Amino acid sequence: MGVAKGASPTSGSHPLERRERKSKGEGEGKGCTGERRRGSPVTSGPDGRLARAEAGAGASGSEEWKRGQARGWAEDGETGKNYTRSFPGIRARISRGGASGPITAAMSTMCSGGGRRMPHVLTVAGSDSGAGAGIQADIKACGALGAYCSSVVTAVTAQNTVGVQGVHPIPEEFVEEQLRSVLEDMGVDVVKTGMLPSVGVVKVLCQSLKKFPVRALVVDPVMVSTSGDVLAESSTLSGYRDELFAMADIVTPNVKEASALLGGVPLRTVADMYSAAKSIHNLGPKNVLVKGGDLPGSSDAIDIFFDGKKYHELLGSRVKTRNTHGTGCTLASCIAAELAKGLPMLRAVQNAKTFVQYALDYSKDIIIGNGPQGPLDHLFSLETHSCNARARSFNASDLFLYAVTDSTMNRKWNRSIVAAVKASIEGGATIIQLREKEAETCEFVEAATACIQICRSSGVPLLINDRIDVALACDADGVHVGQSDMPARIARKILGPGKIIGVSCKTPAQAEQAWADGADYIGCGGVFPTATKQNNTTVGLDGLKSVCLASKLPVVAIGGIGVVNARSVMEIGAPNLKGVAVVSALFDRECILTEARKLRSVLTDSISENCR
Ligand SMILES: Nc1ncnc2c1ncn2[C@@H]1O[C@H](COP(=O)(O)OP(=O)(O)O)[C@@H](O)[C@H]1O
Ligand SMILES: Cc1ncc(COP(=O)(O)O)c(N)n1
Repeated sequence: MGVAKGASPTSGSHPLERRERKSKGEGEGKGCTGERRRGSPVTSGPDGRLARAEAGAGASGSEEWKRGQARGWAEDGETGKNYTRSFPGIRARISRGGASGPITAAMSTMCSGGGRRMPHVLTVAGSDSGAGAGIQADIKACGALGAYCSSVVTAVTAQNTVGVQGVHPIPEEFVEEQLRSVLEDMGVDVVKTGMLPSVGVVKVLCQSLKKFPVRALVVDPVMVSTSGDVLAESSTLSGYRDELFAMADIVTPNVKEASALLGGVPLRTVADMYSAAKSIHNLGPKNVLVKGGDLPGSSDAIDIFFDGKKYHELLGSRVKTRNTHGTGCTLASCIAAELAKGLPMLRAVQNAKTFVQYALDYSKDIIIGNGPQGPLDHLFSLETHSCNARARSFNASDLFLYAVTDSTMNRKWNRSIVAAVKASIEGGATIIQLREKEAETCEFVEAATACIQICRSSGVPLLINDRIDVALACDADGVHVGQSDMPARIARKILGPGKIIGVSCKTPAQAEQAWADGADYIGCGGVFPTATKQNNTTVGLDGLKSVCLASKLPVVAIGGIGVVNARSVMEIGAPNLKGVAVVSALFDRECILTEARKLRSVLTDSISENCR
């Protein structure tokens, strides 16, 4: 294999070469069949408590791995939801910036009554002395998203913004020892891999994961740094293909890595990325994300996600910056952190992409080092909070199926707000707004507090219509205001940077104002006539389109939208139209859950067709 470009004299007897000499017979007499040194392999169950795996033999290790997989990450996210339910308050705690030390698996058993577990990612990767990529990026990214991150170091690199000057792999036996130390004790939820310098390390990792199963495995198949320096022996590819991919919940190659994994097929276009995602999926992972940060000549940053059945094109606007070192490591770590928090896969990937986009944008002007590739500031959100600037926690894809409650309809169908919210989430609503125009304040706060519990455990944001006091009282995720309600700029002052604010807009001028006032999204409508809001002029599909084209913010369409016309709305051809908001189509129906499912499937079909 090649060595890192410009390797320094210290790497003269190149450690990667030394590894090659040692690697004969690697994988023999170790791993699954090896003696356990301390205690039994320990895994944590979906309820966060410990389960003991059988020590030793490869066969039982594999069985345990399969069982771990079975109780782990279902693609539909159901298991993830259950898991989140076991740790109520995680979202709330994170948003308050609470910190705690690591709670070990053993401790979490001991204090299952009163203690709390943190979502835990273990990164198995190389150290980057410049701290832009590798272990250092992983720890920062997980920390920024509220996950605890432990680390198994596979190699130490001498690296800066110019490139990689030296690589010093850690002996396989010691990688194994680190893995054992963390996995048998610390209750890891998700393992994320980065630089695995040799096929021997890949094997050691596979064996360790069979002994100590985790809920999910995120594999970033790092081969070459952005600076063009080699970070893994080429034989590592066979380790990925032969064993690790089959265990992976997601694999995240960039275009060069995807090409290498597929024997050198060139990837020049988005269409090439689609077919690469499919071919890599055939190598065994449950999901594939082909990252297009380095796609030549692309004006957008497009990634292709494939779950074996459906493709999703994840679109980001390309940030013009030299500070792109470590984006891939960051993305994979964010996916791992979101999975550890209990999110289903697609949502974890979307959130991770949003995080990288914001981090790139925030860091675009920072100056660290003199070379061509600078690092990101992963902890940008801490700074924005401390400067009282705008925190960027809003995810526009949450607008996809926006359920707005209505007390009159709930009374008509004899159900509580809580029951209505629960059913809409179960049916697939991605954000909830409580619009209770006539409720008594005390009753409203009580209902909103109960709804918050449900929303938090499902990872669905909850906004309050108009009543900023109620939003504050129940620590809702934000508010939605109309043109005659509290102006968005004042709502922003009261609520601070961390809350979501949406504004109803009918015209491009109102959309411009909402953006200037610090809103996160706009709701545009009524698109069609509706009985829900009296004296409400409709804007029609043309009006919606002109507001979308003028808006710098993401848009959700509202007003008379339901199963029969949702597709026509989504097909107006505005990239910032992120979804539809519905009232009567859900809440003035006998079965909210069934209607939500129908709507969700219409919306999903309309966007996946638009993607192709
Ligand atoms: N300049 C950029 N602007 C916006 N997003 C980017 C940019 N460069 C990379 N990304 C995004 O960062 C993530 C990491 O991608 P990439 O840079 O291709 O990975 P790697 O670091 O492994 O080469 C992807 O989601 C990609 O779309
Ligand atoms: C230790 C280590 N791990 C991963 C990367 C890849 O990051 P990038 O592609 O941004 O150079 C790196 N340069 N160093």
